[in-house]
Amino acid sequence: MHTLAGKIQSLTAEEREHLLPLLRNAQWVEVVGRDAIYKEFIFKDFNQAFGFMSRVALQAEKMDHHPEWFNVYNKVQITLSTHECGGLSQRDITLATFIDQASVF
Ligand SMILES: C[C@H](O)[C@H](O)[C@H]1CNC2=NC(N)=NC(=O)C2=N1
Repeated sequence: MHTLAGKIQSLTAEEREHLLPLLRNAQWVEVVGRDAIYKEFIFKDFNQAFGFMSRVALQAEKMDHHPEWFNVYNKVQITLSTHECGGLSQRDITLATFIDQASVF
């Protein structure tokens, strides 16, 4: 979260203890060697995949928090981390939650 200084703080150990199991239940995985989470989405076709990416893109702009992602046809691979703090922050949790909701057609 933001501190008075406005810098985004990475998640505390307590926050991780609570939040990461929830994300794991939603098929997010922790990236080995990097403080980031990853999830792969498979859609019916490219049209659905790109519609999903469009919704996420608009939310990313609204949050000023952007995913690292790769798309081939109906598959979208997403990695979330906060560059400003070099690891996971609350913004990644918020965006991951939005992404999961946006992935359901
Ligand atoms: C200048 C701009 O506000 C910053 O670069 C924002 C944009 N989107 C971002 N996205 C992510 N994932 N991490 C950031 O630190 C970040 N910072």
